[in-house]
Amino acid sequence: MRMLTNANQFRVPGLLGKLGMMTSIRDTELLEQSLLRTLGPLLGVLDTSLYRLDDGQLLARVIHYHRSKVVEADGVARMVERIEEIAQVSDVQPEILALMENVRLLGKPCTRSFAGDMLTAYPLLGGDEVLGYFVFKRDHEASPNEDATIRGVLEVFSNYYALLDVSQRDRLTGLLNRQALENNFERIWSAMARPDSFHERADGRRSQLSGKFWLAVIDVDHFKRINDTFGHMVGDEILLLATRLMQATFRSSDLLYRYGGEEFVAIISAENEAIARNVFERVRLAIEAHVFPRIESMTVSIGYAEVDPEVLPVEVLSRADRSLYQAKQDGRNRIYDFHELVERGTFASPSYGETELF
Ligand SMILES: Nc1nc2c(ncn2[C@@H]2O[C@H](COP(=O)(O)OP(=O)(O)OP(=O)(O)O)[C@@H](O)[C@H]2O)c(=O)[nH]1
Repeated sequence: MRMLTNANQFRVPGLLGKLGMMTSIRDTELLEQSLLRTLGPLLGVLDTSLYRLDDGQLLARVIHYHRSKVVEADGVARMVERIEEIAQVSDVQPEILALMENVRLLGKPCTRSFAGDMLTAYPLLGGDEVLGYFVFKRDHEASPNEDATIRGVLEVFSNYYALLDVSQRDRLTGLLNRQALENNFERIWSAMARPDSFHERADGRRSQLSGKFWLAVIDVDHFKRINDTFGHMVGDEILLLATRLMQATFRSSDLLYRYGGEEFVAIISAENEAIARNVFERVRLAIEAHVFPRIESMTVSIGYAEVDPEVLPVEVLSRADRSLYQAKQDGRNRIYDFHELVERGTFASPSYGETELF
């Protein structure tokens, strides 16, 4: 009994340190990984998982954290850890799905036996909503002390996650903002080198996608005139409508950011240039065909470039932006691909200096 008290006293500064580290992170996905890194060792378990739901309460992402002991050549044993993000959420075992469903229905943690162990799931709460589940496997249930610790850490995580999420979103449209794009460039680029990490929802589930990626800058034409003629409130409403039209046209796996005032950045997956053009053309047409309140019609210009994971993100962005500028110069309401403009001789071929690795 005495030993337990001492162990708990010893653990408090460790836990505070881990919470401090967790809340120093500025990226929502790294924060999710950090939660597993915090709770796994704290509970003394080797496997912990996080199941994230999207806005539609569908399973969107699964992250597994695994620790194991490795004896190295010098005979010294070390703990190594591995974080794995699963794109194929359709592979989640039915027992785990059933456990999470019980947690959702009861609004509290649940435990069940699973493959000779106890499987415990805690809800991640955002207000009254379940945002996901923290799951761990062990041969016994959580003690009252551990239960209080897990609940406390999950509460800190959820509150901090909500704060981060707000700072990465544009208030008018709810889209991710420029800061989020810039913060996430490196992670997006490395994910692109692993095509299985981007997935598409079909029948409520997500499946693997492969292929190339394209970055587009989409800019409303003559938006200043709209503001000047009808005022900023109408301008805001038009931007919101244009956002909803774009969201409805893109797939859920495509990424859409509000980059600046009337400027948006989209990153999409497409097998080839013709398919990418087709996607952007659909966006242009959807906006051109829409009857907007007051202004009636509006158009957008689009410049895009292929994402090459070996080319700096800022360079890809600049290629798309230069192509957009050219589309504006040539009369607006049109789409230009950077390579098309290079082939046409409008732009010089990219030099080797631009293709450095980051
Ligand atoms: N209503 C509203 N206007 C905004 C917002 N952000 C930027 N703007 C306005 O968007 C306008 C953009 O003007 P410009 O950059 O000259 O571009 P444009 O008039 O669209 O012309 P082109 O891009 O050349 O077709 C400016 O008047 C900004 O004040 C916003 O959040 N709401």
